[in-house]
Amino acid sequence: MGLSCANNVATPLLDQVRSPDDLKRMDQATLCRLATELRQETLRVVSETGGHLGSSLGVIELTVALHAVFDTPRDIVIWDVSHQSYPHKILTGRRGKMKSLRKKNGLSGFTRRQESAFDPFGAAHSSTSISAGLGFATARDLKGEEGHVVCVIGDGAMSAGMAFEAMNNAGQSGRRLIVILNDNDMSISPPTGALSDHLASMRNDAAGTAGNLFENFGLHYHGPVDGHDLASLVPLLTELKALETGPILLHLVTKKGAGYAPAEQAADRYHGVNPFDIETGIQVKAPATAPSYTRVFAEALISEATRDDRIVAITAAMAAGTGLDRFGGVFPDRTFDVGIAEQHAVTFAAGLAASGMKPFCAIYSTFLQRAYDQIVHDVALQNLPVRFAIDRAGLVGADGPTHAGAFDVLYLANLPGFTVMAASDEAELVHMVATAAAFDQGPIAFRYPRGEGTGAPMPSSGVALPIGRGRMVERGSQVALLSFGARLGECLKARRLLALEGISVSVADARFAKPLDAALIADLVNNHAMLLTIEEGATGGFGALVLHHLANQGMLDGRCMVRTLTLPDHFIAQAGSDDMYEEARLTARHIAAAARKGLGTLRGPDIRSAPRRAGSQENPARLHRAEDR
Ligand SMILES: Cc1ncc(C[n+]2csc(CCOP(=O)(O)OP(=O)(O)O)c2C)c(N)n1
Ligand SMILES: CC(=O)[C@@H](O)[C@H](O)COP(=O)(O)O
Ligand SMILES: [Mg+2]
Repeated sequence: MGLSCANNVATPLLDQVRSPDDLKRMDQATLCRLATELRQETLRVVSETGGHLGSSLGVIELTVALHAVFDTPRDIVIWDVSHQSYPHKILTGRRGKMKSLRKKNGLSGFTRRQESAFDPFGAAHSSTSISAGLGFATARDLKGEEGHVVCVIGDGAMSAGMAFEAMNNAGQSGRRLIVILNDNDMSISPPTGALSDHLASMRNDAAGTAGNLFENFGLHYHGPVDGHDLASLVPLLTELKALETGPILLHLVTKKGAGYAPAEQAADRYHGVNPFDIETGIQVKAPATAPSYTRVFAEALISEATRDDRIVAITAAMAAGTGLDRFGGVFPDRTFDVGIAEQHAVTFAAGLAASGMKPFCAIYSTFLQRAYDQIVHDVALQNLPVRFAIDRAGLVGADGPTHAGAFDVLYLANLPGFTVMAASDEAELVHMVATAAAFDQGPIAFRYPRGEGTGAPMPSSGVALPIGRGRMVERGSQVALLSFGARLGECLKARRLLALEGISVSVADARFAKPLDAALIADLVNNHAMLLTIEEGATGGFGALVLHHLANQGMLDGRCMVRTLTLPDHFIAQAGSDDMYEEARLTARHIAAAARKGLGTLRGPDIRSAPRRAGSQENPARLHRAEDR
């Protein structure tokens, strides 16, 4: 398999492409030159912006061929995950904006319906393309319309249950639908599982004697075909487009990172990169000032697993992202990469727990959403001690709203029997790993953010925390800040800001959203004029639980004003994570402003000089209703 267009002399053909229609006027040699330029342009852009490079480089020829053959946007092309859609963006009128890729107010790193008519379906979580494509095809047929629907799905994404559910449906539907399997024999890490083995046997089986899963699903199989051979790809797609048969599966074999040696040679094929030097491939990265939460988690888990051989770890195709590659290096037999299969990962963990093992399911908050019924039905209902290590809690930056970890506290803490923790720094995370390892009475989760820790002094080993107990971090007398998770540092900064104005602030670290620390909360409401909860999660989470608790205890009686600071009720667009937290109004400045505003709404004598006593009865009429933030 070689790049058929690699040796052409580059000329500024791309400058002439205003829309994919321009490709339809190009002959084969010109399309080849265009592909070469597109690869260079993709490389140039991502070397400056960073992003998902390897997957985009692997579909350069396919992107050119699709836009040359199909009549987009009237024909529908859906990119699965869509982390490989950069060349598609360049050819569909967004070339001039590519330098804003993944930045604030810039182009998304994924397809987005709001961004372009050429993005008929948004994605970022994997394995949705065939389902969505079948929806488009069905609507087309019901409306009596013409047109083609093409779904491009990777071999990694193909491993998910959802892709199989969709093929099961599509195969029987008989509808015209073209599924292009972009098989580069890579997920983020090397792919795992029997499907991957099956694809390998199909790739290596020139005689076509290997069984064919796709045919058995009712899809007409074509392939395997070299996905970089543009000269063959264009006529082949033209031929498939003309077929009146039902669903088709075209099996392309490609190389992740194709045409850029540093990417082709790297273990991760430059799946996701920082800005880099094109000559050397060396990525620019600011030196770390503290270990990442992910690494701290992995090392803490290794330490626990060294002492307890019942501990096992599960990842759904995110071994490097969750740190389980590190764990797997030490405990290969106790590490399970189940592929992009979050639902299965959770129920698999439930089975392990039911057999007396101690499974740690390490899944990003956003991807755990996929497995909600499994969490409810297979874990919570049976009260099984599955440990959920929830990475990427809160806002994550350049990947934007599709990857924000906003909802896990809501959807876990409402489940009977669940224990839910959040780490305020990396040292706390070590203790939470120890807590989860020690806790065998039911499901338990701990969440922690993307990126570096705070530089907190690290314990030599984790100590199990008392369940449902928070901690007072700084004692004050007027305003209480009750933080759940990694905004604790911002709360402490807010305390310093308010101190400059003579406002005395307590700061507490809740540690647990469930069970709540009733004694700590009582202390805070009884001894302060105002209580503010702060969390890196959506409304309905920790703050709502505190309000619920106070209401049920008869403590929401106006003696202490209570306000909740959460993510706002809208999806926050991509930006640097600091900027996203600015927009969410969850920085020290915003926390201080909320405290100030709350205090300002309290009537009567200067409350700053009147710290409240435990159990004191003050007139609720002292309080105005504060308007929403
Ligand atoms: C539900 C879900 N789980 C995990 C991920 C993280 N993820 C993004 S891309 C990817 C690998 C995809 O592999 P493949 O489909 O083969 O595409 P390639 O990168 O090889 O082009 C994974 C695991 C995701 N986006 N969605
Ligand atoms: C496309 C995708 O879902 C992953 O590649 C994701 O972007 C990884 O995110 P992290 O960089 O936070 O691991
Ligand atoms: Mg792949």
